[in-house]
Amino acid sequence: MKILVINSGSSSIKFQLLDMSSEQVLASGLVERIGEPMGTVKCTMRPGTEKQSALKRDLPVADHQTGMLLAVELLTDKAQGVVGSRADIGAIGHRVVHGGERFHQPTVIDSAVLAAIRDTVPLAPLHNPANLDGIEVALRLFPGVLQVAVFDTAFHQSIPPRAYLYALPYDWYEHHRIRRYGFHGTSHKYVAGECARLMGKPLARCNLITVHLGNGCSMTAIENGRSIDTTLGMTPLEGLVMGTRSGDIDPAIHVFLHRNLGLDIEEIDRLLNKESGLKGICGYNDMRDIHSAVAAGDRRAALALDVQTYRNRKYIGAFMAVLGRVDGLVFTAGIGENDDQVRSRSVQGLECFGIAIDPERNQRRLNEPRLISTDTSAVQVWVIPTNEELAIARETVALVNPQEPMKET
Ligand SMILES: Nc1ncnc2c1ncn2[C@@H]1O[C@H](COP(=O)(O)OP(=O)(O)O)[C@@H](O)[C@H]1O
Ligand SMILES: CC(=O)OP(=O)(O)O
Ligand SMILES: [Mg+2]
Repeated sequence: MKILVINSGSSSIKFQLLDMSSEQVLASGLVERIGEPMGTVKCTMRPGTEKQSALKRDLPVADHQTGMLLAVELLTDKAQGVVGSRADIGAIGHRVVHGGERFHQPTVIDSAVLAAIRDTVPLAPLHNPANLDGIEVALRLFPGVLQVAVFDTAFHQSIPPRAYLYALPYDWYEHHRIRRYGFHGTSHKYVAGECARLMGKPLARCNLITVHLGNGCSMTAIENGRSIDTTLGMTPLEGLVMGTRSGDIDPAIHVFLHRNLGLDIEEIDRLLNKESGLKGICGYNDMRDIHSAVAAGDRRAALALDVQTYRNRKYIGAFMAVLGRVDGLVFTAGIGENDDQVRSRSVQGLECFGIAIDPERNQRRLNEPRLISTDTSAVQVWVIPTNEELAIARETVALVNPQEPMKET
């Protein structure tokens, strides 16, 4: 069965088409700059094979519906396309960032589910409206095709109250559901499963710390295979230092900015989400640019790197205290998979806690899971490429064919 996976953002749609009989990626693409005067649609067909080819169109993409239609046009392209028509797509899996407290599992989308996702918009105003746009367009374009929502928050629904409750008036939780939800759950769950498999131990008996460092960054404490704490909070703003998001700050800074600088709440929200994090400190949000700047003597870039890796180390220590025994520490996502310096600095000085990485193993550049700790490190340290699309496709297939047990990773 062919599964289309859609990750719809505010100005972009990432998509992948997978053949789930072999778990092969048939096509992987991106629609960018939706709603701007000029946009792009690009798609790589049969990536990683001898038959790999690419299609790209630069043209205005007015809205998500246009974007999705253009994506389908490339997928069904007469010369290079990977499917004959829309009818060849068996089911669609959607990434949905916020599932609130209601969704503990991937869920088949119907009108009630759509309404419940709409109810969570106040909790994720930057992400969920775009996810909903993607779902609504796909429902219109693919009538009768089963569509599944896979939630970033679902894996974290096992977090106990002591870790999800903020020390705020309790009725804010009761009446407004203000609490930690956590995100990137599909990624944390996927790499945890891979790590357990590689360590040769059932996931249900593994204690892990998974560190997802991409544009958004988060860390999860996993006890016996279940998430028991994570750094992102009610929204994807808390915790680690991200590309443009602040992570932890003193909440009184909001009040200071309002009273002393006259900023209104919309502006503060924008600044903390889009102009803070690595970008706020040094002007660059891409870690590759930061390394180039450091090499050229840019002290702010060096400081940004220092602040981010210090925060990582602080949370690794905190989650070791939370878990007691840790079997594996996993780095994943764009920075976690590629950046040996960030990895080594994030565990620097933690040898006394049983974490020791081997510099030569750490520096190897391979796009595959690999152990980077020394043979005597009490905690195994792994680099494991995440694959949220494959995880979403697997969850979707499991709901389409509930009788077939899902392939465990
Ligand atoms: N070779 C690399 N070295 C260091 N950082 C990298 C490298 N490649 C990608 N990155 C970082 O990964 C980030 C994107 O991570 P990714 O997981 O793809 O993000 P997202 O899925 O959230 O868009 C980039 O902003 C960049 O900082
Ligand atoms: C929820 C979140 O932070 O997602 P992303 O990293 O894709 O922005
Ligand atoms: Mg990502």
